[in-house]
Amino acid sequence: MHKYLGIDVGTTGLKGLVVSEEGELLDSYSYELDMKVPKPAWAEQEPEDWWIGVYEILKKVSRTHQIDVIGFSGQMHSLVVLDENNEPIRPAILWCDQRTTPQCKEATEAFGGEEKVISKIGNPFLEGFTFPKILWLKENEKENFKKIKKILLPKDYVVFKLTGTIGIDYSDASGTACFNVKTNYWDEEILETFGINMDIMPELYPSYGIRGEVKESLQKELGWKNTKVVSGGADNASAAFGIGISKAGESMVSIGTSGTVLTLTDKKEPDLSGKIHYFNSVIQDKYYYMGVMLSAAHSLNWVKNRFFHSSDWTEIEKRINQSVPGSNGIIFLPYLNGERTPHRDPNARGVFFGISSLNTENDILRATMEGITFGLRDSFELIKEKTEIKDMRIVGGGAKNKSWAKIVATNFKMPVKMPKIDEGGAYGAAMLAAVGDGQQLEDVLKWVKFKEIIEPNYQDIKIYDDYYEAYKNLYKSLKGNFEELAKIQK
Ligand SMILES: Nc1ncnc2c1ncn2[C@@H]1O[C@H](COP(=O)(O)OP(=O)(O)O)[C@@H](O)[C@H]1O
Ligand SMILES: O=C(CO)[C@@H](O)[C@H](O)COP(=O)(O)O
Repeated sequence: MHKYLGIDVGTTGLKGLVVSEEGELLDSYSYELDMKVPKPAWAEQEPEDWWIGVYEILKKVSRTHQIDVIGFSGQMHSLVVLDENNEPIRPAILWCDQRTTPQCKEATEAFGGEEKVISKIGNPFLEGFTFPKILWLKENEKENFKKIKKILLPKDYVVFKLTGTIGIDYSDASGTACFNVKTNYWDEEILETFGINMDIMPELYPSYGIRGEVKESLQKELGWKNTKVVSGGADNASAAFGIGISKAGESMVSIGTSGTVLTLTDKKEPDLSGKIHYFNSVIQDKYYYMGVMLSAAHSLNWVKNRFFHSSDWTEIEKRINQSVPGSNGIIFLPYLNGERTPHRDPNARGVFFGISSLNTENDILRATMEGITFGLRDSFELIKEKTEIKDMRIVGGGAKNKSWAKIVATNFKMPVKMPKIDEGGAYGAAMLAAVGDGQQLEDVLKWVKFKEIIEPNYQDIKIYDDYYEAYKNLYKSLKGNFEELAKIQK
């Protein structure tokens, strides 16, 4: 029996899954990672730490399993810079790092405005994306910039350490903000306009294309034979593939630390308003629209840890059911660390609005979940304007709470399906490995099964519609106040 290893190179940790050639989950491994915050709003990690963690996982896996193909999924957008000896020049600058606001502004202006940028690269220049980080290095770390021979994304660095080959797959390339969505190649004009040498961009590969064998010395050490590696994909694209999303209209809502809503599409048509992202999927000629909330389950954790630290998740679910839809008048804005979709506002902050002396702590808790759901609904509504949403699959830690999944289904006014295996990008990465091993894409997609379908609560639709309108209006009213607060805090 062939076995596959799917590894997700996440921000808070690594996850490794050993999967049989029929898709059965055989074993699971994890490794925690630290994130450095050298200055407020900065976020960095040492590429070597990802490699140390992956190496640890490989050693543990090898005690029980011979692996035939390894696949990767990885945090998107984070920049790794290599020198002429293929050594990292400095720590990686991560997707959640916000230092590049001036570079994004300058680049958008120099390039003739946001619409032109979006029509080429599918997205605006956003703080989190890779290209503005290269520009930041050019302006702020001139010596480091001069040393750059290649740039990579996190999972690609690990693939390099494993195989010695340098490259990137299309799904991660499309998140760099210098990849042209029309030509499916690096955008020469953008690179040239900003004086970035095309040679530093890695070669492009399909996500399930074999990139090479694990280095001989390492295979020997692990006791493996003929272990191959595929390029892998961006974490969101891999996670979607891992729950069987392969046709236009199939969609995912993920309630993890951050929150995402994405829908697969055949359209070569980015969102020119720049509110939702447009990236290549791990499947050739398929793309996806995606909205990203920065603090989804993170907001709930904040409330739980500060005010309900003695409650476990079962009690949290009980408590929200002791309140009512609409949380007896409380609205929560889940913008603890600013927001990406739909506002693109780093100054936005969390708000509990409408508290009266009749409210209980359970109303606060329910309002938190409802506010996060409204944030996801913002992305859902924007995607619906671009394309048809045919089905919805729900994943992430928050989806373990069925009452919350019901609130999501009611707000989206459609059933949400719970996959049997909900392991994020790592399972999708193992599926990519299986395709790289020669299995048919359609057969691998059949691995995905669902354990439950949650229907909307039709009687609550009207009340959620009303509160959702109030939620949207609240941000509009407070936008100026958030700016004022940010100025005072500076
Ligand atoms: N039963 C639950 N009910 C609500 N939220 C939960 C529950 N279990 C976990 N969570 C939330 O999900 C989060 C983890 O989400 P997950 O998708 O596993 O990870 P991450 O996005 O951090 O990689 C936890 O931090 C917690 O806030
Ligand atoms: O920036 C994005 C997508 O645009 C994030 O979704 C990162 O890709 C998240 O990485 P993890 O939190 O899963 O490590």
